[in-house]
Amino acid sequence: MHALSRSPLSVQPRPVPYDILPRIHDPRDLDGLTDAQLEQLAAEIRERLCSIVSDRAAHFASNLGVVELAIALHKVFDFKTDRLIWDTGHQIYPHKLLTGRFPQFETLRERGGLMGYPNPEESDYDLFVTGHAGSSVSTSLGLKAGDDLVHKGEDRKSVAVIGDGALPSGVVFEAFNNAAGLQKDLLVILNDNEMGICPRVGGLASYLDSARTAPYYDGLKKDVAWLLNKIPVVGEQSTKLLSQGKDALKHFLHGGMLFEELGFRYIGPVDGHDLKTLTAALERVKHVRGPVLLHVLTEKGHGFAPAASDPVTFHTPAPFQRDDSGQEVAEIRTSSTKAYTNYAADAIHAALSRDDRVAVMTAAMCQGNKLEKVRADFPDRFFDTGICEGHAVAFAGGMAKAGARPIVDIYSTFLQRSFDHIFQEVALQNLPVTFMLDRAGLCGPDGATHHGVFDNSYMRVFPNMTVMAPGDAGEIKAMLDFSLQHDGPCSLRYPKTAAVTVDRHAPPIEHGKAEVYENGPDGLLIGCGIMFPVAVAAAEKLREEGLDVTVVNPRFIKPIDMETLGPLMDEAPFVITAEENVVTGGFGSALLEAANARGVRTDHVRIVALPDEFIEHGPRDEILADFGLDADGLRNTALSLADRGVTAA
Ligand SMILES: Cc1ncc(C[n+]2csc(CCOP(=O)(O)OP(=O)(O)O)c2C)c(N)n1
Ligand SMILES: CC(=O)[C@@H](O)[C@H](O)COP(=O)(O)O
Ligand SMILES: [Mg+2]
Repeated sequence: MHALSRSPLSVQPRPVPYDILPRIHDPRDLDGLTDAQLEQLAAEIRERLCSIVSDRAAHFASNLGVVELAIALHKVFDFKTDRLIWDTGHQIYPHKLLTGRFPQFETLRERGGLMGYPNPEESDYDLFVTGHAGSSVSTSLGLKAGDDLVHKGEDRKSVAVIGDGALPSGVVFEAFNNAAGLQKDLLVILNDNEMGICPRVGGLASYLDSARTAPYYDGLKKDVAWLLNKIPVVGEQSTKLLSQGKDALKHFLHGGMLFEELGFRYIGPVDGHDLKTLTAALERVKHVRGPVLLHVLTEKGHGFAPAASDPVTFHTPAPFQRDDSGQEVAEIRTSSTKAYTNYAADAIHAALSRDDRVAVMTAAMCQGNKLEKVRADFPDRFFDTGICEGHAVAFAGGMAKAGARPIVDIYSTFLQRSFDHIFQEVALQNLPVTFMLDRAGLCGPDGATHHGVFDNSYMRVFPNMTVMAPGDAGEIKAMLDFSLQHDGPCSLRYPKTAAVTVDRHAPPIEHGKAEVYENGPDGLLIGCGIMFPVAVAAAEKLREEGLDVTVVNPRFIKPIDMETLGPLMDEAPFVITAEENVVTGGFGSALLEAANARGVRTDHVRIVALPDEFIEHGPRDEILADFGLDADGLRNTALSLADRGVTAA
């Protein structure tokens, strides 16, 4: 039920008044349209994007920017057999609208509805479920190599569309290197909108800044005469350049030299909002042999002025209303509730204020990590690596070796990219790097690619690592401060939701020490991390049923406090562990391993966790409740283990 599933959609679409868009059931329906109709179609797609985000949070500015590109691609190629990968996949909405999903679009990012990312279960035009950046060039190259093996003689095209934010990911250059070596026919379209979620950073950003303004260059035209005609200088300078050779001349003439030197033919830059130009450029590269990079300039938020002028806010805006002109934002409904991420950012700010050895790194998620104030106040100790999580971790290892105290602030799901660097550059060296895993747990409408539900399992496998889960908002700062004075790597995790504080006198954080919140003889509830307040609420419900249970906030997933937990487990009639992580290898597993090693009884332990499945998108609270990870669910599990039968909550 919770695996990614092809319809039936459980949410009914609402009809909306459009003219051309409803008639596009398949990209081939574009074939009969005039230029004017295609322009009209682009406007209708933009209207549809504007209306969908007025009632739900969804990726917006990136999608507004690729409307013409999506139309041109589907016009020129036939992706029934040709291959198309949108890097990351957050800009997939126009593609969805052009590939038969207009009728279901109202269900986007709702539970049971369309995913906000590519999903092969929805359409044969989506090849991979993605949401993580940077892998498009590799998979497109793999598709081409696979097609050459399996579909011999068919000459299927393979196209990757990659943003300038995703471009610096190391894996992209691994793929470039491989593609040039293989000399496969591969079209990489660089969608350059001068932005990631935040403004792009680093050396490649500066390179692209100059490439944008360079004159148009066509790497398919190799004759020097053509190049000479493009020379914007005369006389001595051009003679000098010519005497230095063809490469010096080309470098002067165009911005794509880097890609040409990597073995790609470079064409561009071209205007990504001019449908005719784009279509002509794609027609031109369609039959070219070998790897080609087409540099397309777009504007993030194009066509909706507020989004174009503030693409950071409008990357995934909260629902908002347009005014009568259809352009201005009348209201953005933002939440005033403090999220766990705010507590984390405040704790990081305080740590940097206190100790000038402390530094923080984010991998292109300054806004999501709410680190803007840290960036402004500590520019020398704030590092945005771009979408380069592996590098960020190895970089932190280097800083720690030099005596600094780096904090790696990365979403749980994206830190998966760094697994080997956590192992080699941090854990193996026993270096004091602190990992703050934001968005740990279910991520709601982003779905399977973004749920951070594996880190309790993957962080605890390495020796030397201390793995923590704050039981409430207050423990984020306490654990960060503990970690910064601990001699070795530490991690702590917190979810994407409003913060909860459990009112109590919490004991200080001590390495490997759990907190016993309350004692009762009738059972033991161990609520790991965010499940601690849920266990407290469940215990309250159980009291109404006449059961007094012990509630523990374990704080540490590694090392596990068996000194405290062992005797409690031996005495309790039943034990429930609860965690917002997959059941495989998480806190519950760790407890069973530790209990087994110590000869502590385990036959009465029930692990309540997320299943060993990929979980679809949907409201976090609903999905947690489905898996018994809410107060009623824990109460019911306890009642059934206590042999009391479950009554309606
Ligand atoms: C591995 C990974 N890290 C971080 C992210 C979060 N993220 C999603 S989109 C994005 C910016 C992408 O910029 P770009 O590729 O230029 O696309 P644009 O939105 O500008 O079209 C980031 C950082 C991600 N999806 N995957
Ligand atoms: C595409 C992508 O990965 C991000 O845009 C992601 O959706 C951000 O999630 P948050 O809204 O939780 O920061
Ligand atoms: Mg971009």
